[in-house]
Amino acid sequence: MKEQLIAAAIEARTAAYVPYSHFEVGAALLADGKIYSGCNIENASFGLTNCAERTAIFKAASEGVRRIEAIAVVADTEGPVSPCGACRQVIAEFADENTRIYLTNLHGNTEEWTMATLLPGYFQAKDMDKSN
Ligand SMILES: O=c1ccn([C@H]2C[C@H](O)[C@@H](CO)O2)c(=O)[nH]1
Ligand SMILES: [Zn+2]
Repeated sequence: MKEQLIAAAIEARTAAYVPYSHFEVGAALLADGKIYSGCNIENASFGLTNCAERTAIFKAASEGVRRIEAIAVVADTEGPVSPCGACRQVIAEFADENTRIYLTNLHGNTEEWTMATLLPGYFQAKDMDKSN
């Protein structure tokens, strides 16, 4: 499944809309037995850019997915791609401690992460409690 997810991320990356950065990213996740993939989509108003990870996650969430089993992210980087902070937080929303996070590149340098290492102390629902 790991290789299948990475292959799906590489395929999704080919649709990246990146006229400004020319930095193509692909992501694919496994949830509820299905693969959802996405690419980064830039905008002339740069801040409106959507990263590949969030494209894939929002596609999945909009179809009812609430837990990600595994997610792969790929870019043409020297080492494994490093997701931005916003995506790390968005992954956290639908991940748990068993979610496998594969960060890789086109050369096959793959690292396996978990949420605990990807974004320690990420904001979560319980942080909204007033009694802690
Ligand atoms: O993990 C990442 C990091 C960056 N980007 C995109 C955003 C923008 O289109 C381009 C350069 O930041 O890469 C992603 O899609 N995912
Ligand atoms: Zn991002």
